[in-house]
Amino acid sequence: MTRTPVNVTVTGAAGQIGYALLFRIASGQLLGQDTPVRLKLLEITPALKAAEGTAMELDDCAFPLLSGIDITDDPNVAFDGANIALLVGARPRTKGMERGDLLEANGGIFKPQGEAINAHAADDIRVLVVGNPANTNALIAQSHAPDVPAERFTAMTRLDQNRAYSQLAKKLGVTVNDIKKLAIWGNHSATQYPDLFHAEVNGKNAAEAVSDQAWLADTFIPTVAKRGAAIIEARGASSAASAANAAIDHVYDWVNGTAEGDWVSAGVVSDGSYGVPDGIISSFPVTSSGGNYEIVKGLDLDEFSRAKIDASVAELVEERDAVKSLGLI
Ligand SMILES: NC(=O)C1=CN([C@@H]2O[C@H](COP(=O)(O)OP(=O)(O)OC[C@H]3O[C@@H](n4cnc5c(N)ncnc54)[C@H](O)[C@@H]3O)[C@@H](O)[C@H]2O)C=CC1
Ligand SMILES: O=C([O-])CC(=O)C(=O)O
Repeated sequence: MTRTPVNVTVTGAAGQIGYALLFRIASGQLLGQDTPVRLKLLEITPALKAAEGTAMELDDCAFPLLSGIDITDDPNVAFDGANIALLVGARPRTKGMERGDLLEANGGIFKPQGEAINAHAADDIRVLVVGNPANTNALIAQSHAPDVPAERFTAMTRLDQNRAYSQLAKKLGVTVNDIKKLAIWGNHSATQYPDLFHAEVNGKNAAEAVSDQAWLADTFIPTVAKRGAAIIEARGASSAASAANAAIDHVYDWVNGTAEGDWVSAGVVSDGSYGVPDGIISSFPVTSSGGNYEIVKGLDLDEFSRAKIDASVAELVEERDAVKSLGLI
């Protein structure tokens, strides 16, 4: 192996997504089979021992592409020289916690991480925020990293996209390989908008192929948007392997580019496209080439799509205003 290892920082490394994610990164699925990686694991102090246990298992896999593992509870060490950062660790909502409390608790995590990224990460740093509320946590981190181009901070809506692919494939009796351009708009929350009007099934418009507006509005959209809650209900824990899988998809496509004639979903900093306020981190249909995600421009939005996107963006604006009033951005 002649290439210099890519430094991949993972926060929340001892959590359930971390456990599903790290082995796939180390096996080469994040960046490709010709790219060695060095893992840098960040955890809170009480979870360091568990992270060490995971690192022992990583050693025991003898992955040819894994060039080393560092474990720390100091963000300044974890992000030192980071080329890719997966911000998974976050404060979950617990009983009696108000929305403001949750945003404040996460501000306490994502503000110092943004600052540490700003001070110590490599010049080509690319950040994916998975920890919820993902879009707003990404905004907090980004706003504390003024020296990093804003577009290097993204939030994960790829799991929502993948969920939408499966639901549509089942409905039409096709496979996910037959579907293209099915993207999520807005927030990674129950207000998100999975868009069938611009999606294609075997080259035909997906909404027309479905030809059932009631299913689209009353079954498809809520099933995708509330899938996270349905998994928690069924499994007794939130999505972990599928979330890790989506994080792999997001970063792989960011670095290696999206397929010609297709697009994917990612929460990216808005440039004002489609009336989404500048600076908000919202999901859009995006393409990637040369290591940059770019918003797909010029799509026509009918009244139904417009209203759905506006509702989700309004929620993002509310979250932004809340963290602003808490002094977190
Ligand atoms: N965007 C998306 O599509 C999805 C997002 N999520 C979110 O991902 C996050 C992680 O989920 P799980 O792994 O299941 O949770 P988990 O609770 O199993 O693990 C979280 C880990 O983060 C660590 N952590 C907490 N604060 C930290 C800090 N300041 N620095 C470093 N590590 C810290 C904890 O010690 C814990 O080990 C949650 O916020 C969850 O809601 C989950 C599924 C999908
Ligand atoms: O709903 C949750 O708590 C976890 C999540 O973000 C998802 O599964 O989409």
